[in-house]
Amino acid sequence: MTTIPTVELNNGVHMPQVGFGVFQVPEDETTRAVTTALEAGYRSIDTATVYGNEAAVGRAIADSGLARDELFVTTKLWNSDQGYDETLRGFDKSLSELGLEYLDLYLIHWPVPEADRYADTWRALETVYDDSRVRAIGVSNFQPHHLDRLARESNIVPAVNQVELHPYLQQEEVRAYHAEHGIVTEAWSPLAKGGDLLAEPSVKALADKHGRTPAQIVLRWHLQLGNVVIPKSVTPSRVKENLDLFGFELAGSDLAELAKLEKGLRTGPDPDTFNAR
Ligand SMILES: NC(=O)C1=CN([C@@H]2O[C@H](COP(=O)(O)OP(=O)(O)OC[C@H]3O[C@@H](n4cnc5c(N)ncnc54)[C@H](OP(=O)(O)O)[C@@H]3O)[C@@H](O)[C@H]2O)C=CC1
Ligand SMILES: O=C(O)C(=O)[C@@H](O)[C@H](O)C(=O)CO
Repeated sequence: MTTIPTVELNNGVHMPQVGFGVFQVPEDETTRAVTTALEAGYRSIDTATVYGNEAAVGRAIADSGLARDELFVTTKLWNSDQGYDETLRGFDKSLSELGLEYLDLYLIHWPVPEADRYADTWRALETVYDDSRVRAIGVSNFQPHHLDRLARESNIVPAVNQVELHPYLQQEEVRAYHAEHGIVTEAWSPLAKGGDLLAEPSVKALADKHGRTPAQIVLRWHLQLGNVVIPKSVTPSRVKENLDLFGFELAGSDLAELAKLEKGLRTGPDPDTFNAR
């Protein structure tokens, strides 16, 4: 079985560098997909309240027979549940859906600037952390200016910021902020949703050079940058492929080729204007 490297978070907790994402996996397919991932060797699962599949993730975990401390489970508070009291309730609901006693990582899903409640929401995450109901707390889709505000108004530095990141959107400024403040960068849509990026001539050329697939080249690029990745797939062969990243290394010149793909392309919403609730 593959040994997955971990990154150390700012509170000493270790998080697997490769996890399995379940966005847009329908509830009735999620248990099977997560079971496939756990059998392939994944130990970290990324879900969210808004995905509507926390209970199905929980069933796969319960059925796996794996010890709880072998797993790393992340979920995220949805935008409509922001606010101190609402967050405490949202956290309880997620734990109950997942059928777990504690979470490994709990994230604020989006800053939602219009609501202006993310600082209060963060204080509720600090409360559940202080109560030892979650091993680490973090955010998602926060820009440096959102993180600056948390730093001014709260006590705990987020352990993780989960942001859209792939060779088309390399997030240099966000990654530099994270490096300076000890925040782990977690890349969502690490394959840019598996579309054009995997057909890029330079990605295909590197795949040929290393005898790997385009997806493995992109995921390996992330790992060498120090990112945590959470690729999603409901295709069992791809689930395995996306974890088979440790028998090769990209050269500096390979990384430089991939860096040329930057084009500021978001496949998802812009955190400064996304206010859905
Ligand atoms: N915090 C946030 O706001 C967000 C978080 N996320 C998280 O990030 C995770 C991953 O992001 P996601 O948007 O799903 O996108 P990904 O970049 O992981 O791409 C998933 C797509 O790529 C395809 N794919 C997967 N592996 C391969 C492969 N080896 N070769 C070719 N195609 C492949 C999948 O197809 P198929 O399944 O058919 O195999 C699917 O269509 C999500 O599941 C979620 O957990 C995502 C969006 C926003
Ligand atoms: O997948 C997620 O985690 C998201 O937050 C996104 O799906 C987001 O809600 C979106 O893309 C809405 O259009």
